[in-house]
Amino acid sequence: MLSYETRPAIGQPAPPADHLPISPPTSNTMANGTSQISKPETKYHHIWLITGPAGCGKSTVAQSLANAMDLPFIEGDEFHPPANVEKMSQGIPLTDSDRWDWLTQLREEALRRLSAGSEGVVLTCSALKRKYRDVIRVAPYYSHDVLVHFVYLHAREEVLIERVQSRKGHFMGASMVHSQYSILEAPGADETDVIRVDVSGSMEEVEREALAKVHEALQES
Ligand SMILES: Nc1ncnc2c1ncn2[C@@H]1O[C@H](COP(=O)(O)OP(=O)(O)OP(=O)(O)O)[C@@H](O)[C@H]1O
Ligand SMILES: O=C(O)[C@H](O)[C@@H](O)[C@H](O)[C@H](O)CO
Repeated sequence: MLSYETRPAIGQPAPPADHLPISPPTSNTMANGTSQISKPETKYHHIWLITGPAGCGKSTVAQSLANAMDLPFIEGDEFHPPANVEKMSQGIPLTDSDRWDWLTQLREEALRRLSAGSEGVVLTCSALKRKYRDVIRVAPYYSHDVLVHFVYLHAREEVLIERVQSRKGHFMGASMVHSQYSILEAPGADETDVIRVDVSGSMEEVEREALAKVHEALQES
């Protein structure tokens, strides 16, 4: 299990200055009388967003990461309004306007969990386009000690079609996988908050790789 340092809850009444989640820069007086700004110490709360097209394994990987890190898991699909679920059940792809409020709600729910005291949260969200990811990237504007990470799960379309075909009891049919690929904007090299995981292998391999990469990102933050 990965461990986090103990951090103050975000969104709480202002703590004493020496407990600020992000310490202000400190000024040291040098021997020659000039002052030097030292690098502020940063302590973060993390939003881990598990992304990718239908059937890439978001729920499976998110649950496994949440268990391994002992963090709450938010299933993004549970935040779709009934009209969206109805559309997808009928094989009708969502539009941008169907998704805006849903994306904002996911960001708010993640921040709510963090402000309630959680040190991180694992969230599923297809986040197929860059502008959708940007909605989540706004989170640190509201809570400065939050770091957003995307775990982008990718594989060939045929692999995901096959997986969705053999999945039972889910509103998302295999016919929808193609529509998701047709609008997918795979994260670009300049999206430096993205961890990429190839999900073509077995569940065990994928879960191991995802956890190792998340651990690495935690060490670097
Ligand atoms: N690496 C894997 N190898 C084989 N099967 C997998 C793998 N990962 C997930 N699956 C299976 O593929 C199906 C899709 O996985 P899952 O439901 O986690 O994907 P999802 O991205 O959450 O899908 P959706 O976006 O439609 O909700 C499930 O039946 C799951 O058990
Ligand atoms: O943006 C979207 O079109 C939706 O979020 C879909 O990705 C589905 O919710 C998901 O694939 C089913 O679980």
